[in-house]
Amino acid sequence: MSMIIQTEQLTKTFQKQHAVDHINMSIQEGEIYGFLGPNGAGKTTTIRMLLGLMKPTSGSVRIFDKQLNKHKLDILRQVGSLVENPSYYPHLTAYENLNVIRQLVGVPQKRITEVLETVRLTEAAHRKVKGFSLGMKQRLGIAAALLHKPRLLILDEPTNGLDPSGIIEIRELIKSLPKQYGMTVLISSHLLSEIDQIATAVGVVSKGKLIYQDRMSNLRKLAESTINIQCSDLEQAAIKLKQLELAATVEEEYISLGNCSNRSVSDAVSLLVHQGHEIYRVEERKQTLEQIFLGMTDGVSL
Ligand SMILES: Nc1ncnc2c1ncn2[C@@H]1O[C@H](COP(=O)(O)OP(=O)(O)OP(=O)(O)O)[C@@H](O)[C@H]1O
Repeated sequence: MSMIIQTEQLTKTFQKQHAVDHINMSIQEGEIYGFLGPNGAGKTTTIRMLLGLMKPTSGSVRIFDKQLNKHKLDILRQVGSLVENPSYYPHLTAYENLNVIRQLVGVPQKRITEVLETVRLTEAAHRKVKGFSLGMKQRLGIAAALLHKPRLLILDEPTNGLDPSGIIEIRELIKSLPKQYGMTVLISSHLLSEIDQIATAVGVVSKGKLIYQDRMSNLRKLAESTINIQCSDLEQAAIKLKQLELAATVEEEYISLGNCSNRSVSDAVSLLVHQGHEIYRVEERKQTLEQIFLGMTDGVSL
């Protein structure tokens, strides 16, 4: 699978402050890459550099395996983006607004109908944009970004300010793009739950630094699990479990066993039963993604 975005030591400094600090970002083809970080972490600044809207202080950007500063037009012709709230002609319809952009990017008129369908705005096509909800305006923004069939779509906080149903609509739309059109998507957000539901890969940025980057499936594997056993006479039970060389700690109402195999759980339960303890509950608790990220970002919640 080929690399769609690769940055090397990408840095942007404003008045001696590193807004983006030596970031090495890698995004593979077909991924939905969630670019996650608290407000002010450096997401928008990074995205502006990826789109050639801002010059890096140092470092470089490669997109489609080409150097951005040398092949800017060629690259950007294959990139669609939605950065900040898009502006429209309010007194024109959705169709008419897209027609203006279509003429600029030079694609046939039938693309308007296609993209309106993709973002589920077909029925609202001939309504004036001034009556659109924020969610409909965001979808129209995505439709505009899709007109020229980009290989890469970059969306900066596309669900900001939307109500729950607007968020679900945008989420489902974005999820469908790699499958339907083979597109790669970069989406930024300060909401972990959003990235968790949408992304196949993730990069976490905090204070300008990329502190974690991997596939979502690997991130989930980081979640440590513990087995909690509620039984009679906890103190005695914990002493007996030491025979099995399991790290057992006594909490208020249960014994907690660190990451252990199915075999160890089965041995522990059977030992306790044979020693006359009553078992009330055996539960697995996993660290949540929230807890993993709090650990990564020095307690700054996402
Ligand atoms: N043009 C600028 N001049 C000076 N400082 C800037 C400029 N643009 C951004 N910054 C600073 O750079 C840091 C990163 O900002 P950036 O907008 O990239 O963060 P973000 O992660 O996108 O946050 P948000 O979600 O709030 O937009 C912030 O401290 C911000 O104040």
